[in-house]
Amino acid sequence: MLSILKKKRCCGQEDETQSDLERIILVGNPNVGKSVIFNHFSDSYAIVSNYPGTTVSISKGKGWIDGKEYEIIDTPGMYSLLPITEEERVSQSYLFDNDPFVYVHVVDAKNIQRMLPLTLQLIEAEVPLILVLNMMDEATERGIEINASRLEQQLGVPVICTTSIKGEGLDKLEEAISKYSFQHVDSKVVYSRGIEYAIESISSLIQDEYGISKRTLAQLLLQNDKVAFEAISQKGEDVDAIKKIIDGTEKEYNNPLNYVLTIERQAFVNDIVENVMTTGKRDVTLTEDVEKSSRTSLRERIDGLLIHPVTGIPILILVLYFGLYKFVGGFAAGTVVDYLEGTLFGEMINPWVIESFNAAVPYPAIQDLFVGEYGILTQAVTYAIALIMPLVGAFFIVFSIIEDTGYLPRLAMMIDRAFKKMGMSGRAVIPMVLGFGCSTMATMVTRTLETKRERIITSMLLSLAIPCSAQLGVILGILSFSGRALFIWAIVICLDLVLVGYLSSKVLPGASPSFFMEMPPLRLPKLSNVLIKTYSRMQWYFLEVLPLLVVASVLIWIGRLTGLFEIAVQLFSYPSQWIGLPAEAGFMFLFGFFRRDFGAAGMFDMYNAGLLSDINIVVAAITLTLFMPCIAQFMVTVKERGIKIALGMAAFIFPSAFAVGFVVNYVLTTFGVVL
Ligand SMILES: Nc1nc2c(ncn2[C@@H]2O[C@H](COP(=O)(O)OP(=O)(O)OP(=O)(O)O)[C@@H](O)[C@H]2O)c(=O)[nH]1
Ligand SMILES: [Mg+2]
Repeated sequence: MLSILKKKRCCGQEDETQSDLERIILVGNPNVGKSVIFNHFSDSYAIVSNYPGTTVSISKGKGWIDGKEYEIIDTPGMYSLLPITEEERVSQSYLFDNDPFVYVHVVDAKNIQRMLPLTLQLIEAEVPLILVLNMMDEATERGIEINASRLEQQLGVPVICTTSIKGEGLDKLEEAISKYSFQHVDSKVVYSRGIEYAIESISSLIQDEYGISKRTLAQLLLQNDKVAFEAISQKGEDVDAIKKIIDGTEKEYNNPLNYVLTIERQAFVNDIVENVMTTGKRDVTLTEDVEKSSRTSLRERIDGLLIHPVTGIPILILVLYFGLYKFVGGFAAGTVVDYLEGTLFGEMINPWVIESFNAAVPYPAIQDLFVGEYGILTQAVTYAIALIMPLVGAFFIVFSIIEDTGYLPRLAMMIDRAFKKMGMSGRAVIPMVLGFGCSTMATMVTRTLETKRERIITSMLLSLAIPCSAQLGVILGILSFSGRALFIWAIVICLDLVLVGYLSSKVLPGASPSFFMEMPPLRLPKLSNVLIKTYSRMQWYFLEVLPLLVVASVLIWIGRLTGLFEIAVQLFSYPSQWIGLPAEAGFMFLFGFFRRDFGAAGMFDMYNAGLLSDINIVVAAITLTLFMPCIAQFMVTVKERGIKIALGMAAFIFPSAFAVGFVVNYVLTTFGVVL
């Protein structure tokens, strides 16, 4: 099964390399199964999950279809050619810049009424196109029947029915691709006179060639699309004349042109659907419809329980208790780490490695680099394999199961109101929860959020208060000595998160984001997907973490040879002492600078060595959780938000972590709290 993971580019790695092969580009709304189809055809793997917005950057792979090799490209979901969120923009830019063999537009067969507008837009764009009606199993289950050949006639492009998770219909898709040749198809939509006139006038002004038809480009311009304007300015078109036409058209209509175009296009889609959907209800699973729908089936009843706060919050607590506390904190951080770090590495592997290495290499400095206290083998490799791997692995398993059920969009809906108070919408739940796995990944997922303000607040809270899985595992493991200690840690972190979120929403200008999220059906997780996903995320994680741990070991080694390490530890020992910790805790924060999990590992060592009092443990756990984002996350924040915002965040987070640690230590010691 894992053999399909020949080459991994997942979890947000962007690949800009171009190949000479002909390209097949998968496009479509979010959560329709594009990545499942990508994984079937290509030698690469893209994460598949049951919520909209899983794929936020382009994934590329190669695949053979009927004896010919193609480059296969998976794109983030998009609702329309006019993007709102950043991940939609990533997909849109692909329409401008690429000249593929064919676009495979994947839609959810049970929701064609909502998805065909994009098909009509792609037809208008005059791009080579095959339409895939995926999730036929769920459509059939709901009594929906679609006459695919009639749809094919109406649209003038090939239409293939698939149930991609079972592999059904993919052979037909393969055949359609191998036989495909581009044929011009006329637009299926005729807009009202004013719009058609504007489209024609703008098209006649456009001189150059773009990746899309002039008709589509004109529509994007009419809707004031930023990228379309950049494209025509770069090519020296007559922007002023075009703007004049747009202004005139805007005045003719009472509503924004974006709205007018959408409504008019939808009318054509409704006619088509009327013609091709022979039986069954049209199950449009939009947020507001979920509440209205009658809760007859078991699935719908569970749905209701998850969304209603009275039952939803206890369910959330149960998920956290069993998923995080018992499985990640108890089983992985307790049993597995104790065995791996204490027994396997501590008593068996490392003593043997140290002895053998020292016997083979009789130079103390080199011995120190590889098998010393902070050595590459004795520290970096041990931390990575014995401590971080079980924690991250356990978290990713739990997380993959939760993701595949479709629980996260429900959680998002339930929590939306609380998140609004912090300037975010329920949508931000997904990057925030993903942050418990790895905030670096999660920071990229903030692309799925609608407004810049929401993206900034979410990245900030991710950097500030969301511990990553390894850190969380260690902290839960250590704090499990006392329920009270765990409670204080959780309350302080939550309060800090809410307070900073609330204040940021007051300080940052901009309107509150609206919450609009598709509600995918609840599904039973597929074991193979959970395993492949966990494996691929762990692989990605280790490619990131192990080199950094090795670099840290080497830097510490150089630092100790030159005396700089002592100075750095000394520097960090001051703030450590301010918050009541022993001076040695300085090295824990120094490690935390590299990676959050590395800092947590340092804390784990100090705890094992008996250097921390009960209050020290709580204060250290809080400060480390709130401490700097790790280097990788900082870099991603720079990339996504810009250097100024990233530095601003760091400048706030660093002192505030110690300030909170100071206050907690002060309160706990002054009131003599016993844990
Ligand atoms: N029942 C059923 N589920 C499917 C089918 N195809 C995909 N899925 C499920 O639909 C969900 C979404 O699949 P993805 O491949 O991640 O969808 P995507 O279009 O790549 O989504 P984004 O990356 O968010 O744009 C997953 O839970 C899949 O298991 C299908 O044919 N039938
Ligand atoms: Mg995807």
